[in-house]
Amino acid sequence: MAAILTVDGIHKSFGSHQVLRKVSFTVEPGHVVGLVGPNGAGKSTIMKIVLGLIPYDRGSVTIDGVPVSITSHRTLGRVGALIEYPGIYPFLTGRQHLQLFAQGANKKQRIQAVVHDLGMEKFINNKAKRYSLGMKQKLGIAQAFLNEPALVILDEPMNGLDPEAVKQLRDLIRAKADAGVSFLISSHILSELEKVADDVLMLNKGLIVEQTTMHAMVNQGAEVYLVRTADDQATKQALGNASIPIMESPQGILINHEDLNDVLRVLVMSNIHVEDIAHVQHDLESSFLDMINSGKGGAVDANAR
Ligand SMILES: Nc1ncnc2c1ncn2[C@@H]1O[C@H](COP(=O)(O)OP(=O)(O)OP(=O)(O)O)[C@@H](O)[C@H]1O
Repeated sequence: MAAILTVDGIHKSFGSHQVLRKVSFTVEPGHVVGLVGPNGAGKSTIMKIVLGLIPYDRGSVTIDGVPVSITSHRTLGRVGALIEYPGIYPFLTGRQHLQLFAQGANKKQRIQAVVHDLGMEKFINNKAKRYSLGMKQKLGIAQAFLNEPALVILDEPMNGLDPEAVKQLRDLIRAKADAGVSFLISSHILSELEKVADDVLMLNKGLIVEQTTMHAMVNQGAEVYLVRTADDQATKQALGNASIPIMESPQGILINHEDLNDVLRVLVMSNIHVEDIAHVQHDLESSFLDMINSGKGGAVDANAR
């Protein structure tokens, strides 16, 4: 099936500051794509470009095959978005906001549905000036979902939400994705997207440094064991002699899952007493930091200029 969103070779500078370098990716129908990167990586800039809100220097953006730019917004009627802060009118109620933004048939039913899906019943008839940060965030998310878009773009949607609201939002995103809606969702916390994203784009300093599935990302971090022995020095030497790769950590020696049998064989044959072998919980944030710190993130791709 053709991608709903195609971003191809986007470059963007603010004055002399280049903030995006040759950014390319696609969002397929029914897929949830997580855009992850540290503060200032360029996530919001990508989203604003996709929404035709700011110009870009080079490359192309198409939604449903139709180009999007600051002067071409034709397909944006199929897109729902929450970028940075939700636009709130303090003297309107939440429901009045939704009535204002609803378009097309069955407005009342659609408003009811989104209010229910996001658990907004208790405050939807109060004026927005009395809303907490999380309530405002929910109202912004509700607006993004309201007109049954084919593509939803959410910039840091978990900001300000309590754990119950995060779960409601995750469930809603997954249900909509199963029904064919596509998502581009940013976060600076990779684990926030763990349960919801199908694909992950890692952005650092304006470059996409990794593009993978969330499944591969989670498993990449999961395949590690921590080995504790009576003699770490002898262990390192024996495994080194057997050409088995190890990583050292403050907790002990880390080995890859696929080397476990070989490691045990070598340690037994070397008479090294094994005290403990533990499966190390995957840690998405450290995989992310490793990626960022590996040099990939800071380097300017030679082809990117
Ligand atoms: N209007 C602007 N003028 C000048 N520089 C800008 C502008 N908007 C963004 N930038 C710069 O572009 C870079 C990317 O910003 P962007 O907001 O896209 O990052 P981000 O990944 O969304 O960060 P955060 O997680 O903090 O929201 C930053 O260095 C930022 O200072």
